[in-house]
Amino acid sequence: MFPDPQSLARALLAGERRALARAITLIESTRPDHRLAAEALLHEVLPHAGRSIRVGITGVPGAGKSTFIEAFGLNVVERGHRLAVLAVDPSSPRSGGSILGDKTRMEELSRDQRAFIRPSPSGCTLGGVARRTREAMLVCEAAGFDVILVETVGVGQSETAVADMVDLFLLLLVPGGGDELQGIKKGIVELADAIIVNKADGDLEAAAGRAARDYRNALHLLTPANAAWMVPVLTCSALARSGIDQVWETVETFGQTMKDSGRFEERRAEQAHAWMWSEIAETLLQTLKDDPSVARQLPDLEAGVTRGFLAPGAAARQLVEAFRSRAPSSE
Ligand SMILES: Nc1nc2c(ncn2[C@@H]2O[C@H](COP(=O)(O)OP(=O)(O)OP(=O)(O)O)[C@@H](O)[C@H]2O)c(=O)[nH]1
Repeated sequence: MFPDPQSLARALLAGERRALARAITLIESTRPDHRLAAEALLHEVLPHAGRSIRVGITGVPGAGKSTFIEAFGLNVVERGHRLAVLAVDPSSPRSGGSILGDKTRMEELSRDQRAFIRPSPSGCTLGGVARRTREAMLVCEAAGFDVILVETVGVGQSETAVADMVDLFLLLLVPGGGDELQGIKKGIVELADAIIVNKADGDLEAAAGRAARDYRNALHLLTPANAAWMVPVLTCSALARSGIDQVWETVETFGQTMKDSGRFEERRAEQAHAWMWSEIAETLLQTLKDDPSVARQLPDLEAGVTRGFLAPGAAARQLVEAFRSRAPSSE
């Protein structure tokens, strides 16, 4: 049972941790009545959201993301911030292999009262997972968390989804290979506002320095996504917790640079606008799929398309027509 959205919002704004966890559970619920309550809750808290820096992070497998988030997170809370760590991982259900599902990998941070760690919601589509993470971000902000870290495991389009909901995006890499940006999808590099070469310690320290130089050179060949920002390449050791200050300073400098140019607010406005449209697309599509007359025609039309005797465009138009002609009577 959930308390009513107004009481939940009050408890949330008062900083009650339990209220935050419940609010996110409510947001993640797919029950229609819960969805309405979640919307009411978001309406209450929205004026108190947004006062944060939203940081996305991705990395190649084994780059040390969990170790890095732990080191970075502890550094940030020691500075007096409150940090929420969220995840977009459509590949694994909550109980599965989600990076944040296993909090023992971030043992110190997960015990810290100044931090809040929430695994990826389980959901079938990336869109659904992304929507819930965005909403979770807003309630975390309303609860007073001023640094939001959204991590993604780098499956399919999840990086783009995360980049579209954060202020800056970090890409975590490892030394070795000496193969410049090989093996990393170019599109992901282009999303990055800062590149961090982790594991710059012990035997790997020199290699990390070399890798950073290689990445810097490779970046020159790419068109910068942002004219006001040169993507820096840093090195750090999440294990030895060195170089982490520089990562945080980069986050702060980026935030300030974007605010000074007006780009920070502009980008958030664009993101909110795009989010609205993706909600429209998702809601419309679901409404269409749920429509009985569409459902009746769908199997035949799908069969026609897959067997190649019906053009996909014509099938789509027929379905939309069926939906439109039914819509008024269902009001
Ligand atoms: N030498 C060194 N090893 C590190 C560092 N950070 C992480 N590692 C090691 O790298 C391995 C992977 O670290 P994780 O933090 O689990 O990495 P991850 O990217 O979350 O792992 P995936 O599950 O593969 O995504 C572990 O054995 C870590 O101990 C570092 O700064 N230096």
